[in-house]
Amino acid sequence: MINLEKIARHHLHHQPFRWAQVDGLYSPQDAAALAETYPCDHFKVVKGYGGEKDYEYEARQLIAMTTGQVVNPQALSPHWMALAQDLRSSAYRQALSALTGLDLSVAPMEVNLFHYGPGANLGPHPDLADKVVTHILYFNDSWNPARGGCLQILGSRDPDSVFEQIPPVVGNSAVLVRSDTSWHAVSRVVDDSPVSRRSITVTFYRPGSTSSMWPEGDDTPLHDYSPHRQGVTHGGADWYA
Ligand SMILES: O=C(O)CCC(=O)C(=O)O
Ligand SMILES: [Fe+2]
Repeated sequence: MINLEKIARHHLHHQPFRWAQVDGLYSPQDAAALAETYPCDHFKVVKGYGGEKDYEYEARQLIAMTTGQVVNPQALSPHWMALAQDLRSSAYRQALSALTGLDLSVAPMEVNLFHYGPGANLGPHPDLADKVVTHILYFNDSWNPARGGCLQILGSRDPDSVFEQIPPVVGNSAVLVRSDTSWHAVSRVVDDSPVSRRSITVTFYRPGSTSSMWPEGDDTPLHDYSPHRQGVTHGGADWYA
């Protein structure tokens, strides 16, 4: 499903921190099927205000950090199952290791899916210190950057220090190597956006880390994603940074 060769051979930028934009990850047929069957099951609202970051979006587990297994596979299309199996493979870890120069072969990892509805955003943050590398993959069949919802590579914590903008279009992806200066943000999705901004994040952690997004014993009820849903069920608070 994923063109791993393309990831492994891609150039890594070193300014303003270590990152890459890798596009063309799938064949046109696979890209269309992934966009068409993007999951809408088993989501929770994650919402927060103030502090270092603002955020508001809906999240679903795809691969659990504790077990390494695909979560709720019965609800996934064959294309999404194939993508999940690729992400669980050692070949995928090898490709990202080649790109970043970091050994990710045994790093704890989790994969989560996100819908960013109208008004959703993510303020400037460098990512929590227990993260090593994040690979963010996008799934909108088309996207007008004027509608917000772009990943912004920032030169500093200043939201105006935009170095590069990455639109959330299927096949496109971003690799971020976490450091104290790996500042990035997601611009606010416009209020009248007719579609959600769709992404997954693959996160590799330092040894011994736990998932702050899906803490042990979290019993937040899950629901199907609806673009018109008001945030009634709020998940954990300060799990990212
Ligand atoms: O969705 C994106 O483009 C970025 C997400 C992100 O920065 C994060 O989840 O920490
Ligand atoms: Fe982040």
